[in-house]
Amino acid sequence: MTEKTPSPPTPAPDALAGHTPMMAQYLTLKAGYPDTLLLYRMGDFYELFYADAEKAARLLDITLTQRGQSAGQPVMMAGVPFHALENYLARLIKLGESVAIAEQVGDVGAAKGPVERKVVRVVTPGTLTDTELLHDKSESLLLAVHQGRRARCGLAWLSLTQGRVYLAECALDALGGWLARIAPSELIYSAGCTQRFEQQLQQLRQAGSFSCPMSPRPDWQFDAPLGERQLLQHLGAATLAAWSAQDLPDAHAASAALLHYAEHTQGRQLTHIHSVQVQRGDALIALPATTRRNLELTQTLRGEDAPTLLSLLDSCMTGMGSRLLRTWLLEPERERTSARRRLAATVALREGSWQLLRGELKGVADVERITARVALRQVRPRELVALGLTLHKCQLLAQSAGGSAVPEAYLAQLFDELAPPADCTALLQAAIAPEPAALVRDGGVISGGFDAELDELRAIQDNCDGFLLELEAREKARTGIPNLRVQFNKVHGFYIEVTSSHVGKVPGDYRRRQTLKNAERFITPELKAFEDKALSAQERALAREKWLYEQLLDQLQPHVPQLTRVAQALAQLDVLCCLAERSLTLGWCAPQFVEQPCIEIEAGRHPVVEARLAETSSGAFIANHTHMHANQRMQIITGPNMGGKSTYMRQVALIVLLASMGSHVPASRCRLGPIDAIHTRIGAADDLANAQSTFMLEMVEAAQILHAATPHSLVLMDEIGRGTSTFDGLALASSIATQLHDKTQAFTLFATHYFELTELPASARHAVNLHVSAVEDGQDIVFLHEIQAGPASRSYGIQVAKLAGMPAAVLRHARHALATLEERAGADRLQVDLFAPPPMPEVQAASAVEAALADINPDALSPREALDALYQLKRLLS
Ligand SMILES: Nc1ncnc2c1ncn2[C@@H]1O[C@H](COP(=O)(O)OP(=O)(O)OP(=O)(O)O)[C@@H](O)[C@H]1O
Repeated sequence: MTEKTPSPPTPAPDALAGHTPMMAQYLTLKAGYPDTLLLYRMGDFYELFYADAEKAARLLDITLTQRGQSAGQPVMMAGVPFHALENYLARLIKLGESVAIAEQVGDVGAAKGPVERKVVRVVTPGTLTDTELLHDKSESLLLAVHQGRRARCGLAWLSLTQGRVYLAECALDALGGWLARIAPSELIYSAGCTQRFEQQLQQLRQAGSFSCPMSPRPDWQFDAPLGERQLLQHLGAATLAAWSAQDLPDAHAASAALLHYAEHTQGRQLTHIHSVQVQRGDALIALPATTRRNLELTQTLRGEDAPTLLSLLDSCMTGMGSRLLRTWLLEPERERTSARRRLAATVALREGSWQLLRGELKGVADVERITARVALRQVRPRELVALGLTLHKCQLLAQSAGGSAVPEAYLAQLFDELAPPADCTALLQAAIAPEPAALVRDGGVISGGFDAELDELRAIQDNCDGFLLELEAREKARTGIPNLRVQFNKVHGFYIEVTSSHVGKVPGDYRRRQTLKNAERFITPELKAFEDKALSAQERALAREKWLYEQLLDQLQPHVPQLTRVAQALAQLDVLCCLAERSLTLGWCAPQFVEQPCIEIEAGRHPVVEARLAETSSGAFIANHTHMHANQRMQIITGPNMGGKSTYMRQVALIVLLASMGSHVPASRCRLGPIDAIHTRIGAADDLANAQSTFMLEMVEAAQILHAATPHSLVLMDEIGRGTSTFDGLALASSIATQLHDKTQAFTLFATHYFELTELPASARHAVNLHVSAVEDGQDIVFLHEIQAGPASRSYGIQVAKLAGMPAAVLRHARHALATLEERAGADRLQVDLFAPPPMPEVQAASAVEAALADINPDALSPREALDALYQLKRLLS
């Protein structure tokens, strides 16, 4: 960026006094990265010193040593071999650490004192770009949060490998939801924020809204006008209006810090950021963190990656596709335009070329990440080879346009966007050798025939072998030594080896280079001259390759925006093919979107439970219908434990979510009205870390739902009230159900073991009773998993306990106790109307002080009268 930023801190000169020149250099570099582990290159190792060394030794289980002294103090150090750097980096990043890497940049021996070193890159959890360190199927996001005025927050986030900045502003109390959805890998905030704000962030982290490391950044970096200017520069535009990104000062402030930090870690400008997207809370279907967890969208309740909805859904052929699929799943839009578009494209693919296309997509390179690495000039030769091959494939795909005569509109657009930048493919294929070395510094990266000078330098090296053979033959003849050999090694260079028995025949122009046990090694003036030529050719060829590689990166820079578009088109095609494949393989139907409020599902199934049943051959999944509309908004669901209540409720939510993202759904028919949120209160997980009891958590979550839900929301309430005594629980459950029915009017699925709640539909006209069916077989129970009209007749808890292997004596005791309890309950049954409205709160008579206060009209009082009135109020109070 062209903006001026303060230079990094340098240590006070006296802080370096007495240190060795190398430690002084180290400490100067370290001053710029006080909170980051600094890896300092020394020969074949990266070394850490002092506190960094102690920390790294602990985290990485490497040896902590002490070497020499500097400024009168022993120097603690720990190191990792340079070739194993990526491995150690991955471990540190996983532990949430940030690492700065200082390389030798000066010529060894060129100047007095230590070789010049510079921090060339900073690796932090949110700014990863290395393929080895990134997860293939999820993004690594950096998020900046700015504390705005009037309890507002600005958010800006980006994945460095995507080249797009996201902006949002939200109320402080909505921040937790945003953080949970964005799921950053690293969070930065202003060191100048209030203590309370910082505490709130910490609390949100403890509560599980996010789990990444968070660190303060200097307050001056959160500068709204600077952020706006930087965004304009990236977009090459004069106004942010086209992106609806103007008038968001808090988000602009966050973006200034975000970009500053991201550039700081990469040590260069982020030239590949060409797009901005504003996210508005009310544009997306709200999926609070509890919903994502309870529905096991991307993680199971145990924190595993499978089986989840995403793991079932993701049959993408590329990492780009998997990452986009996750976004589509977690960010469904209320407006159904995108969902409709995706559905139409999926339908077209199902009928056409999805199989062919997926075949083509198999093995395509991660164009998105490679492009970002081109822009950041970190790309490796083999990535460029893969990019070239993929672009060639894209070209062919774009020309074929998916093989259909009249492609569907969205697909047609994607095929257009697949066309790679002109000449880019040819350039890559001409420039890079088909099987290059892993790193440019190893040479052998640029293709032969691409550059005449390089070819010439390589020819000198190639002729080497011929020359050496010829020299060997000549020297054998000249000296009469039959086993004389001309050889090369990296340490001693070229030499002529003569065994000890023939040393006496060595001519006078032979100079001894090395003595071995049974042989001597020599050099001659001719061989020395050849060595100089060969070695310098090798060095020059390497330098030429490095230069050519840099030139190639320069040539690729202008193509970055178009390459990003190609990557996005590939990702979208991959997801659409994946959705087509899944819908066919799993027998899903296309949902229909309607404007009137409703959730109508014929033969709906829970996709993950169904897949698990199929996997374990545990019988077929029983499909169930759901009919909810303006006049039937609440289902009270009763039935035995293990009967399938939770499964049914979750399947409705999953079908609604799948439809909203534009996927087919596990049902035979589905009509869906507008939906603005999916709220869930399911299960009971103690949050001991936050000292919240099961019941407290249950009530907190229920309260949040009552505040947030609207008539367009879907609410799942599973066994609310069971965390406390029966009467308290029943009373709360009935009042929560009444509120949801009468006031909130959300589409509500309410599963309960309180039979008393089945009386609600008698007075609540938008509620119905449903139950999961089961049949008794003697003392056993058989679950039918069918949802049927009406309330359940009983709960079968003891039969389920028997299935669970409860000892027979306990079951006998329980049956006896149950019979007694039921007898007594029948005798004492109180006629309580749980759903009668409560009496109005009593209105208390006003106190004398309040009455006197009410009589005072401050505008009509003189100062003297006001003082008298105050005295009188005091008297009344006493
Ligand atoms: N429709 C269905 N078809 C086939 N199997 C089902 C169906 N629904 C549920 N199951 C099976 O029954 C098990 C229990 O279901 P679920 O947890 O939904 O019961 P529940 O009524 O909510 O029980 P509890 O009241 O104890 O929470 C599931 O794990 C699944 O294996």
